[in-house]
Amino acid sequence: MAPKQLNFITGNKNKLTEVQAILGDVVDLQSQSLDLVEIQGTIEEISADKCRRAAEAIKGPVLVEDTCLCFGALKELPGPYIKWFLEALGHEGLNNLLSAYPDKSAQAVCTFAYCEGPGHEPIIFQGRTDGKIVPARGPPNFGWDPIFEYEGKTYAEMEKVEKNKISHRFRALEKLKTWLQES
Ligand SMILES: O=c1nc[nH]c2c1ncn2[C@H]1C[C@H](O)[C@@H](COP(=O)(O)OP(=O)(O)OP(=O)(O)O)O1
Ligand SMILES: [Mg+2]
Repeated sequence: MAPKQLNFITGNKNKLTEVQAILGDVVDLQSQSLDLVEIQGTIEEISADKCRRAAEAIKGPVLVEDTCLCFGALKELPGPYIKWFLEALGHEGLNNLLSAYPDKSAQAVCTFAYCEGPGHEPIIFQGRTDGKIVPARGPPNFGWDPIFEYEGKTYAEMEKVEKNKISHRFRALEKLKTWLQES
């Protein structure tokens, strides 16, 4: 059964701001900040595992999200490890990773997992947006936004409302909303 309230567990304030903006008043959104252990594995395995850990920590229903940035030339890496690549290499270093390849394509992937509580199987909602990796443009407010270009603009150059209409996160939340409305 779909819940009336969602408790979004994240340590990332920018994610929370976007989720609040996109879900608006369709959902009663609560949030708690927890730094959850993230395993290695497929995108879906990582999100499902993160969700189980959050449900156990909170002892109740939770929503979590994991974001990946997949480079076409690098066979989808860094993928779920983008956080550590970004921290270590920065925007310029991420661009340099692709300097040996003509293919600069990248896909932003957002995977939400919802679980009713400890012992329950997580349900997955995923959204993807295709773009390319470019030298940084726009304010460096959120992660790799300045180097991910979609239709001529980097995420960082877009107004928030604009990003929230085409982003990987928006597309995943559309699926979550449909599920909430249908069940
Ligand atoms: O729309 C986005 N635009 C630009 N950068 C983004 C976006 N969404 C996540 N990011 C960054 C944050 C982190 O460096 C990595 C994902 O890692 P990820 O584990 O999902 O995020 P996190 O650890 O910051 O928060 P959480 O506590 O929800 O796991 O990509
Ligand atoms: Mg994380």
